[in-house]
Amino acid sequence: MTDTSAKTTPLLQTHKISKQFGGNKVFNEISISLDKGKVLGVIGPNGAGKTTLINVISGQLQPTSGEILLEGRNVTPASFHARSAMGLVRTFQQTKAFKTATVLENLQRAQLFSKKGMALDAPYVTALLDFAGLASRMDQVADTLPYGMQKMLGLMMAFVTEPRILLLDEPAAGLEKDERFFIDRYVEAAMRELGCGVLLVEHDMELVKRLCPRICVLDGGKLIAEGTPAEVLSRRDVIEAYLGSAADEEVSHA
Ligand SMILES: Nc1ncnc2c1ncn2[C@@H]1O[C@H](COP(=O)(O)OP(=O)(O)OP(=O)(O)O)[C@@H](O)[C@H]1O
Repeated sequence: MTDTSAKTTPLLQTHKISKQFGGNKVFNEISISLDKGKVLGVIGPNGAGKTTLINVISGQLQPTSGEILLEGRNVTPASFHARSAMGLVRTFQQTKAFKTATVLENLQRAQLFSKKGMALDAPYVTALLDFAGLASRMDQVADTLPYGMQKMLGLMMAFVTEPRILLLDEPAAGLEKDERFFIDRYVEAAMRELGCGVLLVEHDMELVKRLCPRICVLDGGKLIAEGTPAEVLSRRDVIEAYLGSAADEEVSHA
């Protein structure tokens, strides 16, 4: 009989992960699952624990309890760098580019973390920079780029590592409305060209609805809802979770 388990094992799973700082329980027993070629949205009011969840999944923080599984393998003991080398790669709300290095040098340095560790070839670099609208900025020092371009550079630095799982922490934050469509193209390219699964933490509900067939809602340290955007964003408890937060407007109009 053919073994079909490999086809059904999710790319990424968290199994009842909790995180607590001293007496402050940020989240409790969160179990989520992400498949290859899919985007899972994670939303929730400010302070709900979304960034901490990414920190724990990426290995920057250890969970207080629970497990993180990559294609069924328990990677909880693995360091941030070990998980990056396995293709579990995150981006940051505030870009972490090497500030005094040029755009090209940043891409080259990011590539050092890739599974292959091979030099980027010139046509590939050109294609990547064209894609991100950074072609004319190749030799510009990262710190002198406009904010939106710095964020795009951060996203491209993750892309060149050829991740299997991308953890995107508020990629649209601080971008102008028209710049935000770059995130759509970026996520689609990551799925199409790299076969990634994408976990998207985001407050921009229009972007979430465009990209995510499924979303989870974190509130008060718990996963309070999971389903399609239409199912989840119409729920009273989700709307109430946002009341009084900056994102209230966005959800109530979703
Ligand atoms: N290193 C830390 N030590 C203590 N508490 C922390 C630490 N990191 C995060 N927290 C707390 O965890 C809670 C969740 O913060 P987190 O940044 O994960 O929320 P968030 O949902 O990403 O918020 P936002 O949408 O505003 O970015 C906050 O109360 C925060 O103060």
